[in-house]
Amino acid sequence: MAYDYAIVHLKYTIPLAVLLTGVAYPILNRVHFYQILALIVIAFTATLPWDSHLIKTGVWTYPSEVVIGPKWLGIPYEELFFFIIQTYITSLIYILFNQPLLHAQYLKSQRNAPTWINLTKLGGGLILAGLSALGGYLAFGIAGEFTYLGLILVWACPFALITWILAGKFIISLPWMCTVLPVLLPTTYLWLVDELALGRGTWSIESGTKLGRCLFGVLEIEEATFFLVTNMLIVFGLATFDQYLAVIYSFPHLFPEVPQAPSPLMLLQGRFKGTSSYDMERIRGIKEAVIRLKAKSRSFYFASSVFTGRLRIDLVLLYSFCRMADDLIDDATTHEEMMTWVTKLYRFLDFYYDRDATAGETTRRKKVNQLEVDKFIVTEFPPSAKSALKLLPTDILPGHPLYLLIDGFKMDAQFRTEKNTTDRFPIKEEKDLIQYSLCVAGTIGELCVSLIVYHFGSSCSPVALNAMLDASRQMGIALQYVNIARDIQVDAKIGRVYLPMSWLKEVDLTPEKIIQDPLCPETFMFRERLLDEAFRLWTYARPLMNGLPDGGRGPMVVAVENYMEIGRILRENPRRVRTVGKATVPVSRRAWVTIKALISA
Ligand SMILES: CC(C)=CCC/C(C)=C/CC/C(C)=C/CC/C(C)=C/[C@@H]1[C@@H](COP(=O)(O)OP(=O)(O)O)[C@]1(C)CC/C=C(\C)CC/C=C(\C)CCC=C(C)C
Repeated sequence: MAYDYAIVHLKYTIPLAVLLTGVAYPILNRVHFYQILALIVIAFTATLPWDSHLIKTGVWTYPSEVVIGPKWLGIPYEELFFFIIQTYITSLIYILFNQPLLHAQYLKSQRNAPTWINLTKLGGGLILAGLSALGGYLAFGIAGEFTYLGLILVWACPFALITWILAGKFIISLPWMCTVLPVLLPTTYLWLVDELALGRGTWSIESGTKLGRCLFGVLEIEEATFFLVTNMLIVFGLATFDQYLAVIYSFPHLFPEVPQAPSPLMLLQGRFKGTSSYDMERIRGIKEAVIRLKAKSRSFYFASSVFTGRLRIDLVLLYSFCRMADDLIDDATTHEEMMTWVTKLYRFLDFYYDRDATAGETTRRKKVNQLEVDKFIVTEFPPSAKSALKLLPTDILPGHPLYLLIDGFKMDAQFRTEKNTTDRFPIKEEKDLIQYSLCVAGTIGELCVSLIVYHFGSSCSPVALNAMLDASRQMGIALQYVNIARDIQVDAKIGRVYLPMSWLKEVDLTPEKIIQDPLCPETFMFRERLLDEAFRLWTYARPLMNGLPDGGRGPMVVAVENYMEIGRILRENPRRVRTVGKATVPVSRRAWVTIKALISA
């Protein structure tokens, strides 16, 4: 009895697993847990008989002076533990690299896959089939020194082929960072560990069954191949899960209700939905929404990566709609053009909601003629707006905040009215600033909470919900104040002054003077004032976020905290002015804010 193999675990595998657990902990959720568990069970069950056969036939031995002693089917406990810890380590690396991706974008139907993907899948399939056959021939035909290499190939390649058939196109479509690196990183690490372990004789391959060649040092070709193919199997397995999860999350017409953690039965259903039933227009729209989010907001793009499931998709689609609508107004050159978009946006909402403007109530229409809506979108909006309008989840979102949002954009349009008219600056008093911020941002808070509660909060009481909705509006206002504080100079350049005229009057200023000299000392004083108010609102609303349902709470805190961090940075650098193209919050600081937010929530 000895501890050499156990020491390999204590020195190399367990510390890495602990480190990765610490790093991944803030983003791990129930679905990840089931995914890893399922992979471990599959990997363990698949490796057990194979490894036992290797030991029984004398291909592989563990000198008794390096293991503690207890065995199962001839396999030392240390080796059994290795199956588990390798799967765990590689799974965590895969999850860390894949969390920033919205997998829905990479779904392919039989018809829409580009030729190169079809060809790569076919080529990969043929290679794996060929390697399986070659493995059989080497192990049982030629045998001798080819035995071990053959046994590795004939065992691993058929499993790899199955996952390739199931998810090959999806795997090929994913960025290489998310597939190749999670294979290569743990493989290289295990090669180095093996080099050290073999050098010390922890396990050995019998001389008559191996090629006797080393990749480097004393690392046998067979061992190197073993780690490479097993890590490939783990990554392919996880990607197959992710593909079916993406099907479940992406298509409400196939899966109207999705629990926080889809059951194995649902995953199977995801497998058996033919790709011809995929709504590829929706996938293209989701892709466009992600591109828009990535291009326009670093804070929300970063935050979106910690959301999961269908909530993540709905939030990205909501962002896309808001951004597209805001851009239509901002990019218009005249007041008339701005008002045309405002009117069209109201008309778009009227297809889905019935607004009683006098009573301030909005109800969802029972019947929507989707053909009519589609025709309206195509004829009245530019092609770039189409998917954002079509995919807005109006069946879940309340109508009132959406109309209020457009009311806010209407206030923005006022900045473009004729010069010298009294209406040109709509923010006259502080109450106008509050109303404007409520419209363009308080509404976003309300819409976000509505989505979270719809997806994860069936048990939320009406009283708790009302308190959260009120807090969400206040939090939205806080974020808008940070936005205005950051952009005083940028906004002035386009003729917009959101600082209340009553504030300006206190120091003998006018909006025109701010536009002429946006860097005057007073603007920095007003910035402080806006930020003080933003943090006062934040102090009230932030504790109420703790009442948000699991699954939505942590990620939403990340979104809010990442935005408020802009305010903290401005407070630390009172004279800092936004430079176009430069992030206000550095990536490392965002990462730290994210970790703190996830742990605190
Ligand atoms: C994670 C994710 C994808 C979230 C999406 C959130 C979302 C739908 C944002 C919409 C943003 C948008 C384009 C709105 C149009 C009006 C506007 C410009 C509002 C300003 C946002 C800043 O956007 P911008 O793209 O300009 O940002 P950059 O600085 O350029 O990066 C606003 C400042 C409003 C943002 C307000 C919110 C996200 C609401 C916050 C409140 C909550 C999340 C609710 C918290 C819950 C409780 C219970 C308190």
